[in-house]
Amino acid sequence: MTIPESASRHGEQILNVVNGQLCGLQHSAVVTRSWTRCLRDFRLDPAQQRLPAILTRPELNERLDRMSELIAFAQPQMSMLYQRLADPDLAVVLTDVDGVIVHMLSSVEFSQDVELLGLRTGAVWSEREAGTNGMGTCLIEAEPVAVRQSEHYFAQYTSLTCSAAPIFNEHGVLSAVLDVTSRSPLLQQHSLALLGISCQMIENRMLDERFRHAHQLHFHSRPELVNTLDEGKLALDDNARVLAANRSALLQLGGYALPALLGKPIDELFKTSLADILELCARNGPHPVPVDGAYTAHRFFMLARQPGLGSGGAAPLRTAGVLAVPATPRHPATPASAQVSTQVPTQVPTQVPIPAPATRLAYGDPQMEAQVRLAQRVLTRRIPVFLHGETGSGKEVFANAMHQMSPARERAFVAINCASLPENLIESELFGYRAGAFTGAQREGRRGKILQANGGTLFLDEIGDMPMNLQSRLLRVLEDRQVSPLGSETVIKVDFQLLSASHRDLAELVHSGQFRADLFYRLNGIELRLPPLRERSDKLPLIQHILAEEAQPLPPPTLAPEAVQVLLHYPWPGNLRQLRHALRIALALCDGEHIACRHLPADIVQGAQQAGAPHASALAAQPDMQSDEARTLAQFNAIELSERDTLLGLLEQHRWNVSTVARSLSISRNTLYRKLHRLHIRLAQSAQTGQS
Ligand SMILES: Nc1ncnc2c1ncn2[C@@H]1O[C@H](COP(=O)(O)OP(=O)(O)OP(=O)(O)O)[C@@H](O)[C@H]1O
Repeated sequence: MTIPESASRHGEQILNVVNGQLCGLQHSAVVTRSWTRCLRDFRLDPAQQRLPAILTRPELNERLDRMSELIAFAQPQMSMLYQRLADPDLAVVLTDVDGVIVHMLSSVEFSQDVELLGLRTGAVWSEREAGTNGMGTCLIEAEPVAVRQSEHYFAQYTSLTCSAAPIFNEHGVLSAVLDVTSRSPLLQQHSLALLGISCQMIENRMLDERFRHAHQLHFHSRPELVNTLDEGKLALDDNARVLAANRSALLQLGGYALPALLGKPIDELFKTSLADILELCARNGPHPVPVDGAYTAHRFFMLARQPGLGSGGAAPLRTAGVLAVPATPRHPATPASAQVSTQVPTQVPTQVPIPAPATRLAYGDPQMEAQVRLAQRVLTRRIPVFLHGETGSGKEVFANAMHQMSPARERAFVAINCASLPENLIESELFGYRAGAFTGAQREGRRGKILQANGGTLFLDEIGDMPMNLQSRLLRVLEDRQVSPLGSETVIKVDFQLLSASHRDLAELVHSGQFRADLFYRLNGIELRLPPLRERSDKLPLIQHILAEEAQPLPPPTLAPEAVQVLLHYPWPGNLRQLRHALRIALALCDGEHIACRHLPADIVQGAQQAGAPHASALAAQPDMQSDEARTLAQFNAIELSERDTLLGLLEQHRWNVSTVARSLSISRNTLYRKLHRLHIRLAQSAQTGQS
C-alpha cells in the first residue's frame, strides 16, 4: 500500500468512528474525543499528509526565554527519566502551553529519525497543528494521556507512541507538558508512571524555589513520608495564609481544588496556629511534629521551613494581596549535552559574549562555551549548580570563575572537599563551634566553612563522596539556610550561591541508594557538564595558554610539530591537570626555547602513538625541526592539523609515493604538492624515516 493510500484508509477509519459508523471501543474515550475535536473543531482532514509548523529561531528564542526557569527545573528530571527508560529509540520532550517543543533529549540516531516527522525543538505539536498526539492532547485534557500508534490523527505519525503528562504551576495553571515519544507500542504504561513522578518532582522544585522566601510546611499522615516526593507542601505568607500548595497537599487536605485553598488561613486547615507549629518544630529539631487536621480526622506529621534570606532568590512579590511571580530573566534552556546525549543540539544562543572571568575556561570549544554561557545566565537567579566532569577537567577552576562572574564576587569563595573531610571533624569544619565547645577546641571558637561562605559562594567539591550521615545534616542547612555552631544555642541565617561538583554520576548514586534524592534535587538546580579534554576542539589554544602560564615570567618555548601531534592525540585520562603536569615537565627538560617529543613524559608519547599520532615514537628521538617551522605548525588550527595527520598517514601508507597518494585522493599531483607545502610537510621527511 502506498503512503497516500494508507493515509486515506487511516482517515476513513477516523471519520467512521467520529461519525458513529464504526465502534470506537478499541480506542480510549480520550482518543475518540480528540478525533472528534480535530475533525469538528479544528477541521483537520485526517487523510491529509502534513507536518507540524516549525517556529523561526527568534520566535523560539522568545519562548525559551519565557520558559527558561521551568526548563532549568525540568532538565535534571528529563535526564533522569531518559536514563531510567534506558532506550535509545525514544525521546523525552518538553513543550510549552502551546505545544511548542522547547527541550528534547534523545539519541542522535533517534532524533535524526523523528526529525523527518517534525519531532524537534521549535515544532508545534498542539492538537490544532498536529492532530491527536500525546503532547497536544494532554494539553487539552490536562491529564496524563497515552496515544498509541494508529490513535494518532495523521497517518504519518502512526509509527510513534506518545505518553504525556501535564506540569502545573503553583497556582494550578497548566504550564507545560512532559512527554515520552517512542517507536515501541509497549512502553506507555511504564513511561506514564515515570512521567507522573517526574512532573510531580518538577512542580515541587518550582514551588520550593519560587516560595523559598515564604514559610513552608511539609507534611504527611505518615511521618516517614515527610521530606519525600509524597509529602504535602504548603507555602504561607506572613499572615499564615496559603500562597501555594502541591498536589499531595490538596489530596491530603481532603481533595481541595487549588483556588479554594489559596488565601485560606492555616488555622482553618489545622487545629494549630503557624506560630505554634513553628515553635513545636524549633523544639523538635529534624523530627516531624504531630498536628491535627481541622476538618479531616487525620493527624499529620509536619516540618516547618523558615523563609530563606537573600536578594537574588526567586522570592514571590506580593502586591495588594495578589501574588505576582517575578518576571524571569533571559536565560536559556539547558543544553542537552548535560547528561544524556552530547549530540542533541544545544539551545544556548551563541551570540552572548563570554564574560571576562570565564575567558580562560573556553578557547572555542562549543560544548565548553555553551556551559559557560549557561552558567553566566543561571547565576543571577542563584540557582544551585552541579558541575559534572571527569577528574582534572577543571571543575574547581570553573566554579571559581563562576564566583567571579556572580554578583557575590566581592565576598568569599569557600571550597570544601567533601571526600577528604575527616569524619570526626566534619561537623566542626562545616558548622563551626563556640568557644570551649569541646576539649581541644580553639579557645576563641571557630567559624565554620558554611558561615564563611555567607553572602558569597559555597563550593562543595566531590559531593558524590559525602558520607550518608552528613548528607542529612547538609540537607537541613540547605533547606533552612541557617546554621547553629556546635555547642551554641544561636541559629545564624546564611545565604550563598551553592555550587557543587563531582566526577561521579549523582543520578546513578541516587538510584543505587548511595546518595539522598532530596539532597540531589537541592544541589542540582541545573547540571553543567564539563567535557573531558580529549573531546575538546580547543586543545591547541589551551596547550599554548597553559604553556605560557607555566613559563612565566619567561616567554613560552615553541613546540615541535611532532610534540604538538603527541599532545593532540594523547587521550588525557587526567585531563587538564595531567596536561599541565606534562607541560611543566617538558619545560623543565627543554632548553627553554623549544619543546620536542623527547621532552615530554615517555608514557604520554607512547599513549599518543597507540592512539594514532603519526611518527610520535620515531620522531621522539629525532633532532628537532627548525623552530620557525615549529612555530608555524603550532599556529595551525585543529582542522589543518587533522588534515596534516591524514596526509602524513597516507604518505606513509603509500611509502611516500606522491603519485599514488594523489590518485588515492582523486586529486592532481600539483594539488597535492600545494597541500603539502601549505601544511609544511616536507618530502625530505621520508628520508628521515628511511622511506623512498
Ligand atoms: N581552564 C583552565 N585553564 C588552564 N588550566 C586549567 C583550567 N582548568 C583546569 N586547569 C588545570 O587543571 C587542574 C585541575 O583543575 P580542577 O582542580 O579545577 O579540576 P577538577 O575537575 O576539579 O579535578 P578533581 O575532580 O580531581 O577535583 C588545575 O589545577 C589547573 O592546573
